Amino acid sequence: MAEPAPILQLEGLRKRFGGLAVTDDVSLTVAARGIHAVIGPNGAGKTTLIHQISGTLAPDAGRIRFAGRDITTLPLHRRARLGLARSFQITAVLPGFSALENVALAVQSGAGSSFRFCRPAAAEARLNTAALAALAEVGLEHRAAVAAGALSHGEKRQLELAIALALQPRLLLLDEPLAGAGPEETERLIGILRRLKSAYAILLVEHDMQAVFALADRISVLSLGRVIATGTPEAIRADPEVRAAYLGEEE
Ligand SMILES: Nc1ncnc2c1ncn2[C@@H]1O[C@H](COP(=O)(O)OP(=O)(O)OP(=O)(O)O)[C@@H](O)[C@H]1O
Repeated sequence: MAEPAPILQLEGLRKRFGGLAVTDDVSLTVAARGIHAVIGPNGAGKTTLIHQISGTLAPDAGRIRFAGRDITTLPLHRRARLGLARSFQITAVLPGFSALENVALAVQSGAGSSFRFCRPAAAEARLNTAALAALAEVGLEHRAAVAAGALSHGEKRQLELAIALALQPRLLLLDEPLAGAGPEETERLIGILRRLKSAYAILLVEHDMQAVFALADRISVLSLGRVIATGTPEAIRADPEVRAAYLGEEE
């Protein structure tokens, strides 16, 4: 069977801040399913790269193709509408609203005007059904009625994922989804990401190397703004340049 077309292709992306090349000729191909992790030492340029993909930062040079079209100059909201979702953007969940209401608001914003012709009660039922489905995808449906502010840290991260999923993304950009999670929460979040990766394409920036190597189908290593290696976890673990630039630090 032929491989499905990649969902994201970066070609020669460059971004300088003053004299510093923070993204230096980055080319990457992200498959339509599974987790592609981007790792690298602090300051390697990972977050700057995510900002360029999501549309918060304009690259100085290079192209970004998403779902078969060139989105290099497209503003953030148009990229989101095409199915590019990032979860770290939505850390500001509304604490006084229930988990369900938070996700329903995201469903509504993503649906644009598609609810306009429904009667209010029917529209609300449809919103809630879609929101509950997104909560179920991250194992949080039993907490639907709980105020977002009363959720644990790990549950809030699950809620952020549900909000991103409510937009029916074709690619999820996750910037450190495990940050601040305790060991049990980390295990739970890893289980959720493992389930999600069979249905979605996920670009993951994460410092927890155990999680990255347990989850990723492919890993790209950034060092000083350049991709020094891309491959399977096994290939990356064995790569001498990667070990020297990064993994060696931990040994
Ligand atoms: N707006 C900016 N202006 C100037 N320099 C910046 C700006 N944003 C980032 N940098 C610099 O670019 C480099 C890369 O930063 P970036 O946050 O992308 O790295 P990172 O790999 O995500 O790091 P970390 O793992 O610590 O989050 C750093 O040296 C940083 O100081």
